Amino acid sequence: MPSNPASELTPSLVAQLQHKAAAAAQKAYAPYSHFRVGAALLLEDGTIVTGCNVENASYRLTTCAEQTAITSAVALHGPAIRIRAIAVANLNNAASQPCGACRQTILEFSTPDTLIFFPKPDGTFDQATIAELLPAAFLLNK
Ligand SMILES: O=c1ccn([C@H]2C[C@H](O)[C@@H](CO)O2)c(=O)[nH]1
Ligand SMILES: [Zn+2]
Repeated sequence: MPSNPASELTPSLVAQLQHKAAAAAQKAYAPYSHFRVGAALLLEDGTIVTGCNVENASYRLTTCAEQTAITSAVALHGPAIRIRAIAVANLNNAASQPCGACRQTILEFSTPDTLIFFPKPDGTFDQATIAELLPAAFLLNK
């Protein structure tokens, strides 16, 4: 059952997404960087799916929070998911815009106006569309 229609990205829904992203960050596995990140995806049907970063002793095998959230969303809801909005949070009082790899992964399941909310160093949040974060992106015709 959808919790909220896709068209209503209200301030309270954005706040709920940010809260869930911060809660997800509590689950992060980050013994190497100690940088704990959470992401909450709002899908077009109103469903919210979260993820956290999962590090590895072989550092480059680390998975970002945004990517674990998207992997979970596909596993739970199937390949047709579309992301309406994403909130990113960290428990380190730092800025955390999605990295380049995450931007490409987000794009795969986005519409041009998918909105991403991410923390700035001053504790406030910035927002940008995926098209703004990843201009001239790599695409294949499907
Ligand atoms: O977009 C990003 C960038 C980094 N991290 C994580 C990966 C790593 O565990 C830690 C430090 O880079 O932050 C994310 O979760 N998302
Ligand atoms: Zn990333």
